[in-house]
Amino acid sequence: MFLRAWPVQTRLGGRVLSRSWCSFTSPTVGDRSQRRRWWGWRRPVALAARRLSVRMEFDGLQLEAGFPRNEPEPEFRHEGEFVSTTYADSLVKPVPRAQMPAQLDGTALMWFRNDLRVHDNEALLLGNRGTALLCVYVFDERQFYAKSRLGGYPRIGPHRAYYIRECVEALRDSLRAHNNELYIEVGLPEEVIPRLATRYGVRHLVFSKEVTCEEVATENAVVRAVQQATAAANAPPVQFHAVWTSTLVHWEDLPFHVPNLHGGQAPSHGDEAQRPARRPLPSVFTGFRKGVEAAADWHVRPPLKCPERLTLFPLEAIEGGVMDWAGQLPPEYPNEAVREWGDTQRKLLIERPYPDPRSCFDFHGGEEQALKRVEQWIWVKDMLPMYKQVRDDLDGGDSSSKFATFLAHGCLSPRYAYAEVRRYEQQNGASQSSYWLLFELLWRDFFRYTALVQGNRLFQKRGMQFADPPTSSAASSSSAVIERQPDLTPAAALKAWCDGSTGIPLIDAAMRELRLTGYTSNRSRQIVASFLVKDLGVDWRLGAEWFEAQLIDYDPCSNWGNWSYVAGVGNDPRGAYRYFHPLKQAYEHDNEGLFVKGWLPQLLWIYPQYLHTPWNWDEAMQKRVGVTLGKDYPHPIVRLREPAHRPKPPDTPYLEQIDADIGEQPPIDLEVPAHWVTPMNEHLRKWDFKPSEPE
Ligand SMILES: Cc1cc2nc3c(=O)[nH]c(=O)nc-3n(C[C@H](O)[C@H](O)[C@H](O)COP(=O)(O)OP(=O)(O)OC[C@H]3O[C@@H](n4cnc5c(N)ncnc54)[C@H](O)[C@@H]3O)c2cc1C
Repeated sequence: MFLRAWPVQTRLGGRVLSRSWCSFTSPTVGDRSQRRRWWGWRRPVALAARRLSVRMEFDGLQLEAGFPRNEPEPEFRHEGEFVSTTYADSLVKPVPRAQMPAQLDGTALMWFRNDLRVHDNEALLLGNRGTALLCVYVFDERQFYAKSRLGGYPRIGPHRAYYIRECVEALRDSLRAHNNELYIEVGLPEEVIPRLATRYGVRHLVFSKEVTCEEVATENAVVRAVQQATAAANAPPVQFHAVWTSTLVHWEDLPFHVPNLHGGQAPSHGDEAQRPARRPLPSVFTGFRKGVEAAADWHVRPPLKCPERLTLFPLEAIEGGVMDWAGQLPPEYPNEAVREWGDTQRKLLIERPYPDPRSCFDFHGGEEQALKRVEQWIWVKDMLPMYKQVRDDLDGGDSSSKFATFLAHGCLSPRYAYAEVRRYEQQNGASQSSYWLLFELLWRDFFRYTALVQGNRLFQKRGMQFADPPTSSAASSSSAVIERQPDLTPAAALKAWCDGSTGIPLIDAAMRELRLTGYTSNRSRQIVASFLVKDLGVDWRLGAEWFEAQLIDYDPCSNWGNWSYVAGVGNDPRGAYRYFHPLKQAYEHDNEGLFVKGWLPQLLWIYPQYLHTPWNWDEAMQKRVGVTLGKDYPHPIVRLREPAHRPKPPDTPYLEQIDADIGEQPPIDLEVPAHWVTPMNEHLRKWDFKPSEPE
């Protein structure tokens, strides 16, 4: 049994009467169900904690009490008015389908956010019921210029920035093909939208509902600003409609009760009274999946079609010439161009990232690309039958669907993907493998609904479990680290991890892939995240922030949900005990070292059986293969224990072949290869990289 201190507040009618630090946890089980708290002990322990820091151990019991070791838990991700918002604070809640008005009286403004598509977009269809439809997208300056709170990384790195630009461009094309237009502006949504609403006499504002704090805060700011602007202009009030467009299973069809969603709202179909009572949302995925699949009335709604012609764009806007720059995207800067900031400093310039030829996939944003990918991957390449077997590969354009990049920005509707999988199964038969894609899409839903329920705990260090993640001084008990560089600080460890220079080849290869392409496979993400948290003991939120900057498919719910899961503070029943041994993973997934050598070409001649363990490269070997540790490749920052089992290394002839090759050729040029030094890289190096000391 283990008694740990953490903040406890005694409240009466909203007033905090006392603050103290206490609780009980069992250290041997990360499982929340086995965790116990005895609040009755609060007072005596609080008294003790106020006076002294205690740590006692008797009869197998450990008792620890004291003031918190670190800075107080930062509660929120944003300063100023954006603090403390959660889904519960939403000024506008999603409308059940049955209650959506059949007709909207007057002009509707459709504010596009992470729903950049015309297919299966219920918000767009609702907006289309207005007498005129004005479609708007705002490049939110707050996101594009901001830095992350802990690490100071750009919130949107170059890969995602460019990808979003492509998505918006494609949306504009789709809308034009449907007789409409997209009004695009760079600024703050709460400034742009009220201005447009008053100028065009907008009566209805329609948007897709988001669930996380910043997104909800932005929504609320827009709603308030529109109300104020219309009141100031003596215009009729605007009606607000939030529509649920992002998940596979619509919230109305969930067999679970989600606070703030189901409270008192009528279902869109069937009779609520005849439904089995909704259970609370399970805290683990298996419960969620089984519940959803078993629910008698569970179904995924068929995707909605966009009419060929959308309601006309307000004519007076075109005639008056006010919208002469509608559809203008932020300037694109090809990487060959010399950037001249000058007067345009405040303007959003989006740099086209260097297309690294090693990228597993040619990522391009937009609805058309998304639909093409579904068609190609499911139907042309016929990948569904083998998806389950190959989805854990570290590399490969088709080993996984790559739908996430489209889903994250709403270029693809999950219901459309689902319908295509079902159609495939009807024609070719269902299999475990085809089902697995739906299984994975349910993970995405699970993280979204969990984020909605958990609120800002998603972003907090101790997460939803309110548990202590490992620290550098007390790294995870399952860690394979047997030796650390003596002067390794958490900040240095973090920097090496971000740069892909930890000296652990598999970690470095994955981190370089991420940085150069904006993507890395699910398995790589799990391995590098586990390494950062469980082996280096760095605050997991810094890793999540780095991923947020880098990932093209960044989605707050999936990213922070997965990170807290790997860190053992999320909704993983194995909690702190889930661990990805980097060497074991390397032997299992890259035994021949092809993935590593692709991203670390200077290691080309290292024999596969030594590749993953640089501490075994003696001087003779380094000389032979032309790699000097500390010069051509960094010294490993940690040394790892070998896993119990190691698969057979590649056959000897392969090694003999390498020997023969080296004999014939001069050692390769170990300068950083030319394609590594790209304008994008230089740009990344200019980032104000000042990670704060996490511990
Ligand atoms: C530390 C970490 C951070 C992550 N951050 C993100 C993120 O910001 N955005 C994101 O979409 N995914 C994230 N994932 C989940 C997963 O890695 C990606 O969804 C997946 O790699 C995307 O590639 P794909 O579309 O080819 O996946 P596929 O294997 O083809 O999966 C199909 C779809 O299922 C969903 N999915 C699959 N696995 C997961 C998962 N673990 N969690 C949630 N949804 C899943 C995705 O929507 C994906 O497109 C993260 C995973 C980890 C371990």
